[in-house]
Order: sequence, then structure tokens, then C-alpha cells
Amino acid sequence: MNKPVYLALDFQTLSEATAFLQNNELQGVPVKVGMELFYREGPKVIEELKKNEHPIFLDLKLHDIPNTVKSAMKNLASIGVDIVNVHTAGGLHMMTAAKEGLDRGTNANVKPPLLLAVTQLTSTDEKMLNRELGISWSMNRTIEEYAALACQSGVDGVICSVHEVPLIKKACGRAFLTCTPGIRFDDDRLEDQKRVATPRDAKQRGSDMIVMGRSITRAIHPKKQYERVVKEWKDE
Ligand SMILES: O=C(O)c1cc(=O)[nH]c(=O)n1[C@@H]1O[C@H](COP(=O)(O)O)[C@@H](O)[C@H]1O
Repeated sequence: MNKPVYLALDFQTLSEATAFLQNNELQGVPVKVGMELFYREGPKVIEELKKNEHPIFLDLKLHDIPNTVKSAMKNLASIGVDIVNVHTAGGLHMMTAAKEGLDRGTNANVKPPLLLAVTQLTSTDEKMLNRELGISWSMNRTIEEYAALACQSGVDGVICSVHEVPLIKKACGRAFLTCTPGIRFDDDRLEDQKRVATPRDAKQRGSDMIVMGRSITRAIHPKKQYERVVKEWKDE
């Protein structure tokens, strides 16, 4: 894993997304396609992006009964993306089923996409966790327990905030991947994100990959902002 920065393509249409990539000379960079774009355009988004050889994280955050998730993952495997994800809250059996679906949907001699499990969304803070979601553990305890479950299920890693990376690595081992969204520079607006950190923090705490969206897509100079992220994230 070469520590990628996944650019979140949270655009309404494929033409908006491709225009953004082209106008800012970002063809070929790792991208994340989420619900907004995929629900509108479907698998053709992936086909189009693959023409420019973008590594692709298809972020649909599956969360359903195990059988449904297994069958959906079997279909997603055939699209040929690099990463897909589920919610850990679906439970152990659902995560195992997701992995099984990916294996079944992938041709022999081809590696299935990596499977990551969302622990707690980076838009959740501890108050919301306790008062709205009814989880009485601290955020750290919740993430540690969910990550341990994810690890036990055989998924490749988890999605969490930068702050929880060290405790996950301690509990699940260094090889268990951590993907961290909620990335902001100190001068960025947080918007709906709660558990945020800078690319430099992400690097120092040992994230394996970061996801960054609006700080780049809504910047006055997106290309320069993207390069600033990569520099902070990869600088030795
Ligand atoms: O699974 C994700 O990618 C994800 C998990 C999470 O806990 N938090 C989170 O922000 N994301 C995604 O990461 C991206 C963050 O976008 P920005 O807040 O614009 O940087 C969005 O596309 C979210 O859907």
C-alpha cells in the first residue's frame, strides 16, 4: 500500500466530476465515488474513471442483512474497483458475508477489492454517540470494540478518524488498514465533520490512506490544494 490520498468525488453528475478532474489536471489520481454520484450514474461512472486509470474506492457503505450484503458485494466485485466498504454496525456475520460475496464475485487469479468497515462516522462526536445512538461507551472504547469485531470478521481494515488510528493499530496489528476521512487543514471549514485532523496528523499517527473532499473540490485552486495535501501527507 503506497499511502494514497483518495479524492472524494462528491459531485451530482459524472460530467461535473470529469470536468473537475480534467480542468485541474487530476486525471489518474486515486478517487472515491460515493452514493451521490453512483446512485445517479451507476456503474458507468466506474467505467469512465477507469479509462484514466484512477484507483477507485467505491464508497456505498453497505449495511443490511448478511444475505443481501453478500449478494450485493458479489455484484460490486464484478465492477472492478479497488476498495469497497460496509458499516461495522451490521455485525460480524454481515462483514463475513460481505467478504464472501466479494470472493465469489471475483474471477479466479484476480485479487478481490479491499473491504473496509466504517467504525463510527467522522461526523459523529461522543455526545451524539451517547445521546442519539444510545451507545454508552466512550468514542475510543466504541471504536476499539468495533475495530476488533471488524478484524475478527476478516475485513482488510477500518474507516475511522485519525485520532483513533494508534489504538486500532495497537488492538488489531499494524497490517490492519486504517483509512481516515475527516481531513481538514487548520484554516478549513469543518462543515458537518466532527472528528477532524490535518494530513500531517494523519501521517504522524500512522493512517494508511486518507480521504479528502471539499477542502480540495471547493478550493479556489483545487490542483494547488491537492498538491499541498500530498506534500504534507507524504513528506519525509
Ligand atoms: O466512508 C467514508 O468514506 C467516510 C466515512 C466517514 O466516517 N466519514 C466520511 O467523511 N466519509 C466520506 O469521506 C468524504 C469526506 O468528505 P469531506 O468532508 O468533503 O472531506 C465524504 O465523501 C464522506 O462520505
